[in-house]
Amino acid sequence: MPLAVDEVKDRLRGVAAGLLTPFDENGEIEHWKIEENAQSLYDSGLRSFLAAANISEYHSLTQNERVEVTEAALDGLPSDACVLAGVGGSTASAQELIRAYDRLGVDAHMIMPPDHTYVHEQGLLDYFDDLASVTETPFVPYIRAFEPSVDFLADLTQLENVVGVKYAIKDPVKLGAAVAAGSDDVVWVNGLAEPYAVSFWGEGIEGFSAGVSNFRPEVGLELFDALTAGDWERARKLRNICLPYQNFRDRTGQRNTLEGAISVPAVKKGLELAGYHGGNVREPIRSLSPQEADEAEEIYYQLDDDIDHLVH
Ligand SMILES: N[C@@H](CC=O)C(=O)O
Repeated sequence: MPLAVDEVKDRLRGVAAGLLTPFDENGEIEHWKIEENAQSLYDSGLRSFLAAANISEYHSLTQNERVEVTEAALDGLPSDACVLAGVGGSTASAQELIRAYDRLGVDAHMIMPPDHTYVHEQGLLDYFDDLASVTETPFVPYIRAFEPSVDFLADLTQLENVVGVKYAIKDPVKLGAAVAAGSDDVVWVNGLAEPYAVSFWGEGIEGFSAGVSNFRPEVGLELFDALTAGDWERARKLRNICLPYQNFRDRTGQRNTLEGAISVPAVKKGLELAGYHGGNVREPIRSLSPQEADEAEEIYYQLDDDIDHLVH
């Protein structure tokens, strides 16, 4: 039974882990690993989970695979966990995915950023309306990789199904303006993970999606507690220990100029080092090179030490 709207909002006021998709050496999905990762992350205290999300390699999954990875996440989690599933593409495909997720019993749909070359803000609002016409399940639109206006963001918060906005634009001023202009009834979630947790909090963010906390959840949970308590000094210290690994994720990798190219395999490496399942990636992402894997390990063990000093 999906969570009620108020419960979904409550879970958004926390740390949301992305459930990565572990692929075997042939690129096949190992569903049991998603289930086990979800169980272990829940046991560590996390209560919000993003299935078939950006970081789950949403764009490399077929429509059926999106449904199957979401089902694996739900299978691994008790009913008080909040599972948000990624939805995107054409109106018809997105509606089909929403219906399939609803049959599984997801708690909310995370509407992926538009992947069109040309987008009209009013057209995007129409798109959300059309998607809402096939479901009563709450929506959390994911705002990333495009630069919408404050007016658009405010209008978005007025849509009936929208209970939260996942904001992943590196612009805290726009965030503050949008929070002030939008409905008081939605929960703003930081989609840029720990590095932005402190600055975005000051602008009205109430929860954040995990970066390092995808594989070391204790650091995100402590950071969330520090933010909630207004203990800015501790929050900054916790944020700071996440930065080396997060900065590593931002890198281009070898023979490539696009930033963040190693982000997903870096998180998968972190999962493995922390005792969770990582697995391979699918194209167009590439695995870490042996040197990058060594570097990830070095940065991870520094993080591990920092967590020992600060958290335990
Ligand atoms: N926080 C995630 C993205 C959103 O889910 C990340 O760090 O990549």
